[in-house]
Amino acid sequence: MEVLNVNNLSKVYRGKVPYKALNNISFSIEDGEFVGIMGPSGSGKTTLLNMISTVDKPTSGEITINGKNPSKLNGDELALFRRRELGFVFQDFNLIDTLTLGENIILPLTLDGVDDKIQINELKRIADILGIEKIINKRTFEVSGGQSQRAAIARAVIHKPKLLLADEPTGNLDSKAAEDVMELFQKINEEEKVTTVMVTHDPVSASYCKRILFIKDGQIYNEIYKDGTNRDFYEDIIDVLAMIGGRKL
Ligand SMILES: Nc1ncnc2c1ncn2[C@@H]1O[C@H](COP(=O)(O)OP(=O)(O)OP(=O)(O)O)[C@@H](O)[C@H]1O
Repeated sequence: MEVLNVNNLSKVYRGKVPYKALNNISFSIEDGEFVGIMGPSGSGKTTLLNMISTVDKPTSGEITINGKNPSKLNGDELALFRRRELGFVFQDFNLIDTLTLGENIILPLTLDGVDDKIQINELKRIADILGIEKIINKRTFEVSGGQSQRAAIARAVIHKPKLLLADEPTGNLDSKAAEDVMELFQKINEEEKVTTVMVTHDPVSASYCKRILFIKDGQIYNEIYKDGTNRDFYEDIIDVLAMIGGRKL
């Protein structure tokens, strides 16, 4: 089944000089996929993620998530849709410093009025899966970046979203912490079957995905599927990045 469909999507930023950041992009993502989005700086990756995450609206074309077109929902419906069907992981974790990690993790359930006992059970379940039982009573300043990102992943998936969206989730981590975090994304994808779309500049992080879409100048430049080890996929990714060129990758 298709979880995400992007059909002829274009985005023009209005300004003194209008800028077409996305130019007729089409692709779809099936249930259970783990897709990376890569491309040179300024190629339109964040713009695409903002359209998918319903933060911003397309200029033309359509996006459907789980069969629904978010741009047809009104404000309240959209808020519910985002809270129930989507999960977000950001580069800078976006955790609330005054809450414990556990309180941060259950926030989506608290906001949704879920019964306290269920919240506690779900927190135990997800903390166990992600191996963060020992830190759920700590606050952000007491843990490392990698541990914060683990908690942010737990928060993003505790409500079992249809689609998990991640924007440079390893961008603020050293390479060891980045690999640990990517192993968790892989685990969540494989064991919890969470469909995941991740924007990244980092070819090592990208090698954990099953498919990579490469974007250049607002258009799909290429796509590759993993058909071997992460190491083999890493080599394939490097090859495409070398062909794309462009500014900073
Ligand atoms: N709000 C905006 N108004 C005008 N132009 C914008 C706006 N947001 C982005 N752009 C332009 O659209 C293009 C695509 O930007 P976008 O942020 O999607 O690229 P990106 O691939 O995510 O880049 P990076 O890897 O550097 O984050 C860029 O040329 C950018 O300058």
